[in-house]
Amino acid sequence: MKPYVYLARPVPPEVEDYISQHCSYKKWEGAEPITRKELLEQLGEAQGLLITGEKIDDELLDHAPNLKAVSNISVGYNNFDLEAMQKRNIIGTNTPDVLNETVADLGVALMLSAARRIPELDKLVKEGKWENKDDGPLFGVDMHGKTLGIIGMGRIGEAIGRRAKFGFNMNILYHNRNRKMDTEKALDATFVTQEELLQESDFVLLMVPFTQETKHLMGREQFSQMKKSAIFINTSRGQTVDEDSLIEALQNNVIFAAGLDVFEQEPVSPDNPLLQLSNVVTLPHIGSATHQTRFEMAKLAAENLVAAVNGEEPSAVVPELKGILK
Ligand SMILES: NC(=O)c1ccc[n+]([C@@H]2O[C@H](COP(=O)([O-])OP(=O)(O)OC[C@H]3O[C@@H](n4cnc5c(N)ncnc54)[C@H](O)[C@@H]3O)[C@@H](O)[C@H]2O)c1
Ligand SMILES: O=C(O)[C@H](O)CO
Repeated sequence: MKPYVYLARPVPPEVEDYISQHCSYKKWEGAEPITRKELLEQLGEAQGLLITGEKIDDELLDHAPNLKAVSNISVGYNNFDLEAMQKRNIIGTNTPDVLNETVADLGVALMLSAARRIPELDKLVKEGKWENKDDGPLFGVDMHGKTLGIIGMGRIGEAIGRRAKFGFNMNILYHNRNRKMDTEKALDATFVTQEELLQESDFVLLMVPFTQETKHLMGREQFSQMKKSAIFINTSRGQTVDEDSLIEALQNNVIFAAGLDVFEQEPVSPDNPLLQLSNVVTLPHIGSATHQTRFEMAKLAAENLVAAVNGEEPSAVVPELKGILK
C-alpha cells in the first residue's frame, strides 16, 4: 500500500503527478491558505506532510500520530520546533541550493534599488513631478567599487558576494559562524568581526538563518556602528532585525537607506512606519519567487517527501534532524 501524505500547499501539476505515483494523498483545495485549525484536522492519518513555513510544534505533532516526515518548500526552517521533532523521530527536510541564484539576484536588486532610489524616482516620474532643473535632490550613491559586508556567508551569501565582486568590483567583507577559506580565495573576501564589518561597509547585507542566536542580531547598537552613508539590506528573516531600532535609524539618518524583503510580522501591517519612509525599499518576501525556481523548490520538496515516507534517505534533511535517519 502506498504511504499517505497531506499537501497543505499547492504544487505544480507535474509535481503533484510525481507524488501521486508514489503516495496516496489529499491536498488543501481552499482559495485561502490553510488555517492552523484546518491543518490540525487533516493530520490524523498522514505519514508525510508538505508545507511552506507552517509551525511544526508539539501541538501539531500531537494531532499527527502517524507522521514520519515534514517537507518544507523553503530553505529556511525556523518554523520547525527541532526538539519536538527530534523526540518523536520526525524527519524534516528543506530546499537548499535550488534557490541560491534567484535569491542572490533579488539581494542585488534591493541594493541597487536602495542606492539609486529606484522605486522613489519611478513614483516621481509617474506622478508627473519630473522637472528639468538641477537634479541634486534625486542623486543616489554608487554601488560599484564600494565595500559590501555580508553577515551570514552561506550558500546565498556567497552567491551575492560573487555578483558584487565580479559584477560590481566591490570589496567583500564577511562575518560568519566559521571562516570559509575557499570563499575568501574565490572572492578575495576578508573575514572580520561583526563590529568591524558594520563600521567599514557601505552596504551591509544580512543572510543568516533565524535562530535563537540571530534573533534581533541587528539592533540600535549595531545600526549606530554603521556609516551614516550606509545601506542595510535584509533578505534573511524579519526577526533577525529589531524593527523599531531600524525605523529609528532610518528616521534619524543614522543610516542612509534600507532594502527589505522580510519583516518581523508578515504580511507587514499597513501601519508599519517603514512603509512611510522614502529611504526604504520594501518587497513582500519574494526572494525565491520566480516561476522556475518555485517549480524547482516544489519538485525538490516532493522528492524529499516521497523518499522519507518510503523509507529512503531524502537528499535535503535539515542538519539538526539527520541523526533520525541512523
Ligand atoms: N528572502 C527570501 O525569500 C529568502 C530566500 C531564501 C532564504 N532566506 C533566508 O536565508 C537564510 C540563509 O539561507 P542559506 O541557504 O544561505 O543558508 P546557509 O545555511 O547556507 O547560510 C547561512 C549562513 O549563516 C551563518 N550563520 C548562522 N548563524 C550566524 C550568526 N549568528 N552569525 C553569523 N553567521 C551566522 C552560517 O554559518 C551560514 O554560513 C535561510 O535560513 C532563510 O531564512 C530568505
Ligand atoms: O527560506 C526560504 O526558502 C524563503 O524565505 C522562502 O520561504
